[in-house]
Amino acid sequence: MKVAVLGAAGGIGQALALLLKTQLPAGSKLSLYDIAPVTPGVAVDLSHIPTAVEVKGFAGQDPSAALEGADVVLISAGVARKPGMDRSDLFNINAGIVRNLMEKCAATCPKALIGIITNPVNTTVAIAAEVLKAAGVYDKNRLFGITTLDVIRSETFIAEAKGLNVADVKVSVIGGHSGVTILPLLSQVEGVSFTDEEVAAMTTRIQNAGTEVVEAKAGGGSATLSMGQAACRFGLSLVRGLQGDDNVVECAYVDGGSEHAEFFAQPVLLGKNGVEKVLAYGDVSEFEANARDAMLDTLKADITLGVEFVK
Ligand SMILES: NC(=O)C1=CN([C@@H]2O[C@H](COP(=O)(O)OP(=O)(O)OC[C@H]3O[C@@H](n4cnc5c(N)ncnc54)[C@H](O)[C@@H]3O)[C@@H](O)[C@H]2O)C=CC1
Ligand SMILES: O=C([O-])CC(=O)C(=O)O
Repeated sequence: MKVAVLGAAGGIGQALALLLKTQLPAGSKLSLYDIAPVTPGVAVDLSHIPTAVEVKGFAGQDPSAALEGADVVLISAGVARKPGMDRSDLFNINAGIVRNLMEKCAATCPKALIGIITNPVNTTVAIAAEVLKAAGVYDKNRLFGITTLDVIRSETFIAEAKGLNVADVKVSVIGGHSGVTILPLLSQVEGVSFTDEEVAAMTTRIQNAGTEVVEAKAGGGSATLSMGQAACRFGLSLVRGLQGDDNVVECAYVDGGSEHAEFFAQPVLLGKNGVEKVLAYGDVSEFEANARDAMLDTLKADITLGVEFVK
């Protein structure tokens, strides 16, 4: 199994690469690419960790060598937020970065499963899809916006608030990955109940958690370590699916035939071809139904922006 990380010298990329080096199955290959010249050094550094995962690093303008034979590509290349910015403020720079990298993926590893971390995810995934379509290699089951950070934040905050063992908390987060498009389905969390006030406060906290980190880092970037963990969890799930493991389910932002929008985050069953099945997200409360319906204009506009950028 070969996993490529694009943006591997960055805050997320390095954390993710470390976790993958220690957690990928024995015999895997880890391929690190970034425009930053330090990237081969990051690979040398990681290669001294005694695990049966071979690491190679590539720098420069062309990611093709890093992508050759990749089964999974995780993309965190791009700029991150500073206080006062919205994720959509990253579009001007990151849209072009994702488009260029996706052109290389389409040419070099068109069958790879591709996970997009680069913000604004609601839009960059649409860009990625359009590039793959233009190249004639689009398979909707192989493209994912990684929304796992919203899931692990939800697990953490709910366990803290309700005094639960965090390992026992399971929660789906649907919609997209910014502001009101992030919708945790708190009504489905087993073994707990929330008052209406608690639901409103917890939903807002989860939606604003990225901003919480951006403000706490005070100009030093956005979430990197928790995102490294989230991307590792998602990447390992993609690998487990490819290996034929059963019941590998993660929420992800996919082109899954949703009645709500062209791309929508919801639980998906992962398998040898990426998305094996898009799962229904189940019954929702009135609060959640209203929040879901209210996000759709924003989400659809984010998607349209990406489609039009490529066309
Ligand atoms: N999906 C999610 O839940 C989350 C997404 N993000 C997003 O992830 C992205 C990366 O964040 P960080 O790692 O904190 O930023 P960072 O600035 O620490 O790292 C970004 C890396 O991308 C590299 N890069 C820039 N252009 C490139 C190109 N054309 N090809 C290859 N590499 C390139 C840079 O050299 C740098 O090493 C941001 O867009 C951020 O908003 C951040 C947190 C959560
Ligand atoms: O908020 C940001 O800019 C980074 C991000 O997507 C998150 O932490 O969820």
